[in-house]
Amino acid sequence: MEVKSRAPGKIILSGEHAVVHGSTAVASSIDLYTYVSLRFSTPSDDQDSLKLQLKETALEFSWPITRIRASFPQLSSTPTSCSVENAKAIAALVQDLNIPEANFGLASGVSAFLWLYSSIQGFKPATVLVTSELPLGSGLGSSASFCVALAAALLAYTDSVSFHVNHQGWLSFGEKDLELVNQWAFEGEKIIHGKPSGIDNTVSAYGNIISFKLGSLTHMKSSVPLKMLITNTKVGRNTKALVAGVGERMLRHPDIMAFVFSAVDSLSNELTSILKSPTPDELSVTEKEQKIEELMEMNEGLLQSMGVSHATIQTVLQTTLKYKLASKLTGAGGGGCVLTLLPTSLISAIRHRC
Ligand SMILES: Nc1ncnc2c1ncn2[C@@H]1O[C@H](COP(=O)(O)OP(=O)(O)O)[C@@H](O)[C@H]1O
Ligand SMILES: C[C@@](O)(CCOP(=O)(O)O)CC(=O)O
Ligand SMILES: [Mg+2]
Repeated sequence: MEVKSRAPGKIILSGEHAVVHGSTAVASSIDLYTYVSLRFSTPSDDQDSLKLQLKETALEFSWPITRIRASFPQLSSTPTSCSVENAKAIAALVQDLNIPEANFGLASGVSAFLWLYSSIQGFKPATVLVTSELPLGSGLGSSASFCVALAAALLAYTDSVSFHVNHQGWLSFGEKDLELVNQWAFEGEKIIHGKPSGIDNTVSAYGNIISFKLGSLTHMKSSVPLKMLITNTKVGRNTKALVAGVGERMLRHPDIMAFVFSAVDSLSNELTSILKSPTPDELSVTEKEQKIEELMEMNEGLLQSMGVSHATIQTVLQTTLKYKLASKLTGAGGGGCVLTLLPTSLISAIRHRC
């Protein structure tokens, strides 16, 4: 028997990094997914190992089940953070893989996999295939969608969860089970990010647009048809290091950074109310878009003061500004992706010309 799951990536419209320090942030899922296929071995497979296949990099990792069992003498089946001892055991299991240097960033994803698999499924031989439409390490939440899709596939084989068929024909988790998926995914994100806020796994698990603060989410339905251009600077970076860098700046300048985070909180709250308020006519869509553009510019300035911009991000900002378009980095920054709001008037003008 095989189970297949998928979970979307995301864009952060406002509040990245500050959300780690308790500010509100607003995020939306996007139509790019990570897919996980899980197949337990049958006696005829004669396989006594756990295999992880990563399609994009054509890498395959394998561990004898006896080795995994010996590495984790005691595991809890409820969402639990990886202890220092278990982290050491995982590091040893990952070290032996000799991951090629060019793909070394995958080590944290493989570690999260080992933690989620062993905790949720224990010591059963299986093959897990992961495919992703998301660029890894680019600010579009590949780490969270990987953890959510993985947790969903692993939990689907347990007795405690129930499903319904959603409008796209996928089996969908009920609210309580989705919460369990989200909690496990958060534990995976902790291994990859160090100190995640939980916004990425939450928006990936629940979809649509959410506003998020201190671990709790508010679902939103935007009254503005937001169209965002996503530009990938293709400069690789690592969320864990960037989050740690902001934390260090916070320690060096606590008073200043508290003001910065508080400004981001107000900004995200303003964005939330703009997105939520009813839009009666075309003019108010334009007015709302102008306000959102201004908030994006202000958020970008605040992100620069957190030290997470990059020369390539600045180039995208200057390029889009030439066309009077507002942009901001999305996700952890330091490279990665930049969002540019494409106003309705521009989309209509392009459609008219075509
Ligand atoms: N499909 C995947 N397979 C294995 N690891 C993955 C996958 N997607 C994400 N990861 C892990 O997440 C890391 C990227 O996460 P991160 O630095 O948070 O950037 P982002 O979440 O913006 O893509 C990768 O280096 C890898 O360790
Ligand atoms: C920087 C941060 O706010 C978002 C990171 O997103 P990403 O991993 O760059 O897609 C960190 C977090 O909220 O956990
Ligand atoms: Mg991430």
